[in-house]
Amino acid sequence: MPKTQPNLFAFPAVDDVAAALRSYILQSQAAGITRHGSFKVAVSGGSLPKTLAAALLAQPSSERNAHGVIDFSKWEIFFADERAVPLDDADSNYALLKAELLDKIPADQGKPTVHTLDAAHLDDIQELADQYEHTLVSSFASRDSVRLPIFDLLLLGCGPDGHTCSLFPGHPLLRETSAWVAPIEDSPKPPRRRITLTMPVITHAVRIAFVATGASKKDVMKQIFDTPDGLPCALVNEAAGDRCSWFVDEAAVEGVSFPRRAFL
Ligand SMILES: O=C1O[C@H](COP(=O)(O)O)[C@@H](O)[C@H](O)[C@H]1O
Repeated sequence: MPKTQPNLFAFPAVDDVAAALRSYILQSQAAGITRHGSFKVAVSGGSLPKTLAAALLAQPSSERNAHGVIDFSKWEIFFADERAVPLDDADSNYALLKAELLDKIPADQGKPTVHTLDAAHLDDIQELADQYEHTLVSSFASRDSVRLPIFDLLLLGCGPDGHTCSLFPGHPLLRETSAWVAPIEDSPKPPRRRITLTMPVITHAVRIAFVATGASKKDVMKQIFDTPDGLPCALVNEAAGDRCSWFVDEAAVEGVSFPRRAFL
């Protein structure tokens, strides 16, 4: 079977990116709830939570989409990566998501279940990763019965160096094949101590949505799409093919030759 290509959806402005992302999330939510009664999603930190909040909080409660409305009561939110810091630290991806989105969810949209890291293990990064892996095991079934957890949707960012989650270019963690969640103690981007979903978990998700906006991303986008050379985001594209969709603004893909798809 020929390999499929990722979907590159480009929009004039960030507001348009958010509107399309909302529609894509609604489709993914409906598919997850049909499959197993809940919506299991993992989210990144960085610039993503802001765009995600614009996508999800803009929904008027009266809106009806072909795929229903956002129902956070069915959501299980995990972190695609997290920094080994207290949950109220300025560097915490959870703290960021809480400030941008979780604290602003209107009561009539339901309350998500949010799986944070276990802050009791901040001193032991391996234990922190193992505990988070146990959290996945409890939600997705035991490691004996499933080889890998299958997220309904991953909402990922792309760093200007092509990293995603806390998987950095050229880092040995890119070759991890056994753990679901791995520790990293030498992240090139501070803070150095983090935990991250591993590549096999990422590439087994039902759907993967990258969100990249702004001109600061255009050089790396050219590399990822036009001259793929092993950057972490390009590896996800290669392994996931058309299960992988990119929601970007025009500024982020200026000069990129890879063909855009129309978002329907
Ligand atoms: O350190 C991180 O960076 C990436 C990319 O962030 P962005 O601000 O360039 O969008 C993010 O996806 C990841 O979750 C975070 O820990």
